[in-house]
Amino acid sequence: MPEDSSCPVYQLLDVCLHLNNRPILQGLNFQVQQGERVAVLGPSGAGKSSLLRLLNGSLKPSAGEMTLLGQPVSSLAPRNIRLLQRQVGTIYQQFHLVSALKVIHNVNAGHLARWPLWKSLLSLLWPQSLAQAQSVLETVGIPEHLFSPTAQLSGGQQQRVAIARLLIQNPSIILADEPVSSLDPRLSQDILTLLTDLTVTHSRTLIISLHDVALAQQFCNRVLGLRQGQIFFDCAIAQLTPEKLSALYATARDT
Ligand SMILES: Nc1ncnc2c1ncn2[C@@H]1O[C@H](COP(=O)(O)OP(=O)(O)OP(=O)(O)O)[C@@H](O)[C@H]1O
Repeated sequence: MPEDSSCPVYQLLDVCLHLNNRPILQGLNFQVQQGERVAVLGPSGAGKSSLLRLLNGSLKPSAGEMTLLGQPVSSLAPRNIRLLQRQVGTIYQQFHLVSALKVIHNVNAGHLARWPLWKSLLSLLWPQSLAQAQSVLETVGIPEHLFSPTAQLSGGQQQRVAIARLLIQNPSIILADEPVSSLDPRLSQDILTLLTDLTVTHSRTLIISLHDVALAQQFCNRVLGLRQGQIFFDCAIAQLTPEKLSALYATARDT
């Protein structure tokens, strides 16, 4: 599928999302350009995870128009959506790894969208692409764990495995849904440093939901404030003021 490097990575025009007949996201209008690092902030239930699921194609807009790499998501055939989705890699707070498998298999899961079924099955018995898996584990700092049982790794190490899987997929867009919420402050710094390095060195785009405003200020250059399913503000990180933050997190009682 041709990609136009001059077009925005995402363009949302009046996008709404309904789930089970409930409005979850409403009237979203924004663009994201290649190479931006966008933090999504907002109170619990504001719709941050739903927005990321919309952006990775797991959910479709109920109304409005969303383009991904210049392609209109709503009107694409399922096969073309799957091709486009390969450009989007997502990591999660809970890592989404198969803990019963060894690290190599979780890393190789990054190949699944491209490998034929026979190769995926064969790899469970005789792991394929060992050198590539070893190389990405070196990049994320845990080369010694290629054959470790995933369940025996710490939370920080499991998030590194999830990032290694992402590197195998080699997406141009990285979405991260509260990727450090279950990690201690030092590990959070390490993981976000790794993620932003991988974003910057390969001109990838990063969109990351966070609860920690200081981390957003340290690692991102733009911030979307989401409140009750709507964009409350959209600004450069340097323009994020205490007043904007207080209003974003104000409870109904405060307003
Ligand atoms: N499948 C669903 N059906 C109906 N409502 C849903 C569904 N999934 C999420 N919601 C609702 O959508 C709203 C937004 O949820 P979402 O998880 O996107 O918020 P969030 O900002 O990521 O919250 P948190 O910070 O607590 O993770 C919530 O009110 C939630 O209950």
